Amino acid sequence: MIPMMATNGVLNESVFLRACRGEDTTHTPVWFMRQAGRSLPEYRKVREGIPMLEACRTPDLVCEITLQPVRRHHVDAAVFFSDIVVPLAAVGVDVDIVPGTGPVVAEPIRTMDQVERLRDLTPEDVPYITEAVGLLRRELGGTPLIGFAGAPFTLASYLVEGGPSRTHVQTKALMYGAPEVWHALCERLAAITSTFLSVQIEAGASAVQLFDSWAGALSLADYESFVAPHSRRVLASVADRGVPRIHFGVSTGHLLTAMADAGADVVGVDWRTPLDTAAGLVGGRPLQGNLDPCTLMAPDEVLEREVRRVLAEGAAAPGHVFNLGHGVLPETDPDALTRTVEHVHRHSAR
Ligand SMILES: Cc1c2[nH]c(c1CCC(=O)O)Cc1[nH]c(c(CCC(=O)O)c1C)Cc1[nH]c(c(CCC(=O)O)c1C)Cc1[nH]c(c(C)c1CCC(=O)O)C2
Repeated sequence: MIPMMATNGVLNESVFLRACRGEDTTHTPVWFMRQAGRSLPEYRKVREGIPMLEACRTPDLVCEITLQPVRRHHVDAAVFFSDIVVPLAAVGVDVDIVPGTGPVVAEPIRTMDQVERLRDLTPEDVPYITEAVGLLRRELGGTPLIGFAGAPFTLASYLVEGGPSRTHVQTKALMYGAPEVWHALCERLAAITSTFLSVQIEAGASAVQLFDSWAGALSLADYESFVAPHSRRVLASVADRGVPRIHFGVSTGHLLTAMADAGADVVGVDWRTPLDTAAGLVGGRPLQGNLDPCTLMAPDEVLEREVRRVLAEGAAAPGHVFNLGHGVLPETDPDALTRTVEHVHRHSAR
């Protein structure tokens, strides 16, 4: 009992959680979206011959892969190794993650009949998540674990399109052409997502990130009417759990105020919007971001200069969690990530 409480105290005072609450920190915390994954040779080695979704259902493997970037780069937070489609597969959607492509859904969902067959997620559907988070909580000590889920729009885009899409044309066609089907689908997805986040928090996640990666494809008006109510439901469902809620999307410069208003504690920003501009749009909330992932391919002096620029712009917010503007690209040299952590820690030391 006492060691557990001591650990919780240490965790609660971690630089990552302090920054998420907008409190002073000794340095700016840093982690990377997709820090666990293909940029690491030790990841490719343990994943060899194991399909992605099977890996996500194997707690020992999830634990090892989640820990790899923490050991190697000394990041200030771990992000749970899983995928946004894991809860969909858990409720029986025929979905696979195809290497080099992404999630592929066998039967795209476009009718009310299909929506009504999408059942709710219960914690009993994902015992491997509870087990993996529990293992990680013991291994991570004072390092916070970030749980996550896909937001209703981003999940719906895979379900409606049947796979990744550049234009989201089928998704928008459903939204405009059959709004009652669209809203019914998003309501079910919001319920699934809320349960998926709750399971991770219950098992010991210290923060959660809601990924609405593709929301930037929408106008502000469409985001407000077709998407925000559903994301708001998800974020509200975990509001009283005492963990910061990070809300992130790509190309969302025009949506940052709406995404903050949907119920975020911290707003994730991609590299297109400078953090000092973003700070003025999110109602005094802490920010996360936003180094262009391609900067990791640049010479070290350019990388260091860009890190300093992002830190300077991030100082405009009451709290700053350093991250990339989107996930680590698979071709990234892992040493560039380690150097980025060093640059962030050195240049933000107070
Ligand atoms: C849109 C989205 C997906 N998955 C996710 C999102 C939202 C974040 C974002 O915007 O990138 C979320 C995700 N997926 C994965 C994580 C793990 C945690 C992390 O390190 O950030 C997270 C947070 C592992 C993964 N998810 C996936 C991999 C690659 C699987 C492999 O190793 O083959 C990993 C490590 C597969 C995946 N899954 C998805 C895509 C587009 C892909 C890439 C397909 C490919 O290019 O091969 C859907």
